[in-house]
Amino acid sequence: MSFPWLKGHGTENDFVLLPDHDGTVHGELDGSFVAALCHRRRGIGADGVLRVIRTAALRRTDPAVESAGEWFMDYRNADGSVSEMCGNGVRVFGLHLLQEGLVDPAAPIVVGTRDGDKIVTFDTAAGPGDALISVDMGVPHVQGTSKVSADGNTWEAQDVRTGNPHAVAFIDRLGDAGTLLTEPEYDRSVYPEGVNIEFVVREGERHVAMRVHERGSGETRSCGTGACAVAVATAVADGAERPSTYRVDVPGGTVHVTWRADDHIVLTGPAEIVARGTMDWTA
Ligand SMILES: N[C@@H](CCC[C@H](N)C(=O)O)C(=O)O
Repeated sequence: MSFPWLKGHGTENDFVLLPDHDGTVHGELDGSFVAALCHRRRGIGADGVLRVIRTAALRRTDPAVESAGEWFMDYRNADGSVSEMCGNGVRVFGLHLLQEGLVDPAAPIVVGTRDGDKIVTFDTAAGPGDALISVDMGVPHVQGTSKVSADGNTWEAQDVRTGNPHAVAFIDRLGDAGTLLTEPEYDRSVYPEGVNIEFVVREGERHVAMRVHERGSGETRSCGTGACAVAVATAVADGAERPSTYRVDVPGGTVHVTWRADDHIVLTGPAEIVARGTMDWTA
């Protein structure tokens, strides 16, 4: 099988993009194929896969998907599992649609996801390669707390849903979470579908830094939904009035998260497409 691919990232949260506009290239995207593509030694290497497919085409194999938009981000984690949403992925996805001329540059870009439609916008003042790309992530849900443990330490973690599940733990030093080579322990009765776990330190007023262990991908250099969950948990802890904007430093760069007066959260940061090719797949 031969198929086109691209590689992109948002603050070093990296993705293989698979253009499959009419669903004729990959059919029902297979989890083991995704895991092989994402493998850092044997594949292209990535934190996840973004299949670029028309909503109407995806509905033929997955009737549960819905979107008012033409294009759907069919997202998979590095282990091949499906997640509802990817905040950095949807920003990379929007950039790709724009660069390939697949959307009207004068109109808001609507991207279908398993967490509903997301609107992607661009800061056109920035130069090529430096574009800041924002996405309206919708309304977050702040729930209870539970415990997470890593490297022999245990912390209280705030449950925040930003399209997918997050447990946000405030810790003294980012190193206290250890290597994160294995999944931190968490309460499976709270998160039966698994969870993304963020470890956060305060850097200053409206400024935090985080590490993340992502469900299905391990420790990554950034997580957009995670940065949003962190900003929301911090704003709740601060008793911050809305609108409020937090700077969130991740190992791969910096994003900003605004919690608007209408309750929606907006994630803003850089993204770029760095490579493309054709794969002759023999596995
Ligand atoms: N890196 C993503 C989140 C990807 C999905 C996550 N691992 C999950 O399983 O929920 C982001 O930028 O939001």
